[in-house]
Amino acid sequence: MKASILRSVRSAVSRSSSSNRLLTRTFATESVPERKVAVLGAAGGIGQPLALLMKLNPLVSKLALYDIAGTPGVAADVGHVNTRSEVTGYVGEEQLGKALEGSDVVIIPAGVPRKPGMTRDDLFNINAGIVKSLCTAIAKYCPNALVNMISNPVNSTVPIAAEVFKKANTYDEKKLFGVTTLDVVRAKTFYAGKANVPVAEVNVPVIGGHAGITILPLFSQATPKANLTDDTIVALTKRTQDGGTEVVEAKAGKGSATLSMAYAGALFADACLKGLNGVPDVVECSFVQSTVTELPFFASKVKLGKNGVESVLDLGPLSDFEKEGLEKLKPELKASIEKGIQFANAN
Ligand SMILES: NC(=O)C1=CN([C@@H]2O[C@H](COP(=O)(O)OP(=O)(O)OC[C@H]3O[C@@H](n4cnc5c(N)ncnc54)[C@H](O)[C@@H]3O)[C@@H](O)[C@H]2O)C=CC1
Ligand SMILES: O=C([O-])CC(=O)C(=O)O
Repeated sequence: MKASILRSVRSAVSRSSSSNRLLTRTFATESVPERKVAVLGAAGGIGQPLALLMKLNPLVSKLALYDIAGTPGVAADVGHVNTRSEVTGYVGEEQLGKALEGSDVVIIPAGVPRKPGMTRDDLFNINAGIVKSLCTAIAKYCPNALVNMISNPVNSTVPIAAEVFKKANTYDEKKLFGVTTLDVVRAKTFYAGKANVPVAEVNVPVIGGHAGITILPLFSQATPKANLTDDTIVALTKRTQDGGTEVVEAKAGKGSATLSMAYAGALFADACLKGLNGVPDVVECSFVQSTVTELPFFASKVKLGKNGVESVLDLGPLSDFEKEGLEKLKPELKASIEKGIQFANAN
């Protein structure tokens, strides 16, 4: 979003307490499009802070908060924040259609989180069904929305969503995203610490998938450049791959990453909204339908545009260590993708 538009949005937001009509008029004349964002699982550990962060985003005009319980309270709370979007809570399956109708972006953090000792794949049995039913409703009520899938195991839930949309004849590969932004956020934080560079300037692509060794940070492409030893790169890679587990263990049975995930989810949704609004050169890593490897879905840098994915970027040059990591991750990622596809077609 251009700085001038952002400034006028901010000033419009600050005037909004006195008149909502003024706000609407200001946006109409400044041509910041109306955008509806729905969060499914909005009363959860990720859902609540994500709802707040989306309420702070001036690109959002309507915020729909859906969950099986608890959303009236979350919506009443977040709705008092004096920013642009109108917030509505929806609770229970009979209100899901209304929550989804007219959505431009649907963010899905619905489902159970890990406890210590579990892998993300251990969540499959519960979360696969949740994602399937939510995506069936998306196909019915907002088939053109961009879908940001957070629910784990992302390596399987994204293929499940694709199959559900294919069956409903609404599948558009440009509009389905597995949210892997937290891997990038972690890689940036850990790299900045070791390289001793300002974290705000750091960029690190993370490719592959979103579980264990399928998460492959490309520190050879990290900027600003730093002269790190091979041992440091190996340790940084492992810490990024195990970042989720580090949080699960520290929370000791009280769930997995929620706050950093809400931040990452809000960053990715903001990038999607910017792309929809025609902001040029919006690039984020995401797990999408892909031909950059032989696998049907793969996370890599993606350029976002008015229709979602504008292009999936090449991986760029890989170090020998990264090439090895890429070959190692493929069998696991392939199996997780196939598990999702099989589930969607068998149930
Ligand atoms: N992609 C990523 O990088 C990350 C993904 N996750 C995943 O996000 C998911 C959610 O995590 P948390 O928010 O910590 O869990 P949580 O248990 O705190 O919240 C989940 C919410 O989903 C709701 N829910 C359950 N079934 C639903 C349905 N059918 N429709 C709508 N809502 C439903 C629950 O009521 C609950 O409010 C987990 O699967 C977790 O593994 C977590 C962190 C990072
Ligand atoms: O580790 C988990 O279960 C949650 C997650 O995906 C992450 O934090 O990256």
